[in-house]
Amino acid sequence: MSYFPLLMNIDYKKVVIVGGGHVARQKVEALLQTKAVLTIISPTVTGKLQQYINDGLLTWKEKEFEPGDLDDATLIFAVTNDEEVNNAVEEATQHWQLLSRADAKGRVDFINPAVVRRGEFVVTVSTSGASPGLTSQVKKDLEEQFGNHYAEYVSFLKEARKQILQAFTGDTKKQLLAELLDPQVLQWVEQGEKQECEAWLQQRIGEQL
Ligand SMILES: C[C@@]1(CC(=O)O)C2=NC(=C\c3[nH]c(c(CCC(=O)O)c3CC(=O)O)Cc3[nH]c(c(CC(=O)O)c3CCC(=O)O)/C=C3\N/C(=C\2)[C@@H](CCC(=O)O)[C@]3(C)CC(=O)O)/[C@H]1CCC(=O)O
Ligand SMILES: NC(=O)c1ccc[n+]([C@@H]2O[C@H](COP(=O)([O-])OP(=O)(O)OC[C@H]3O[C@@H](n4cnc5c(N)ncnc54)[C@H](O)[C@@H]3O)[C@@H](O)[C@H]2O)c1
Repeated sequence: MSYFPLLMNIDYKKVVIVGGGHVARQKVEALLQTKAVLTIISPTVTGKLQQYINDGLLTWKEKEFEPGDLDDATLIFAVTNDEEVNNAVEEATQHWQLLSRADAKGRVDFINPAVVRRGEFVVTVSTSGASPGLTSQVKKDLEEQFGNHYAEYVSFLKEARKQILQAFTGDTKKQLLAELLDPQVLQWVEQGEKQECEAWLQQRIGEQL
């Protein structure tokens, strides 16, 4: 299967998760990084999910799945341990709604990649469903390769890029944007020397003005 990868804005959209086990917890933790409005449909939930519910982060309907539970949902996760229930969720899903089945059976509108998040820096991995175990392993490598300092690094790049776009056009703009990716900048961030980055940026901008 050749999937189309994308990063979706699902803020304020309704997302329904059918099932409250470990896989539901995994999906919820990924979804909690957004401002989507989450509802779990399940007779039981794990301890961690119960905590999120107590903290008011999502709504729990403590019941077995019924088709009406999907009303107005943009994304639907069928993550129960019962294939018949997942089939019923699939049957109740309208053509305009997007369905993910944790058992990878039947209709598959999307699958979930592993995600490494460092602020606005996001790396995703998938094997298109071939080997979730490999996906998980590669994610661990990426977590090491892209440490927490990438959040600050990308935040600096964003601000610097904004300044460059405001002040320059054409070749100068292109040249400065390319220079911004000098590995020295990343090294300064990693070493906690953010002021060096700022000074370097202001000097480079000053030289071109
Ligand atoms: C990435 C991640 C994100 C997430 O869960 O959101 C994710 N699976 C993760 C881990 C993982 N899942 C499984 C293992 C055990 C090892 C193994 O089986 O290989 C491990 C490893 C572990 O836990 O370390 C078992 C498993 N997974 C699926 C099935 C059904 C089937 O294949 O038939 C079964 C068998 C169930 C059974 O035994 O019956 C199906 C899917 N799992 C996917 C995603 C989608 C394709 C991803 C891709 O393209 O690679 C897809 C198709 C659907 C979907 O769920 O979207 C998450 C890593 C999170 C992280 O590390 O942060
Ligand atoms: N995608 C993945 O990463 C991945 C990994 C492991 C397993 N799986 C698949 O996901 C399924 C779920 O795994 P799990 O570990 O979360 O299982 P689990 O047993 O921990 O949880 C299953 C949940 O489904 C709920 N449920 C059962 N019947 C229901 C109904 N009628 N209506 C609503 N909820 C109902 C249960 O109450 C429970 O909360 C597995 O059976 C497997 O097919 C996927």
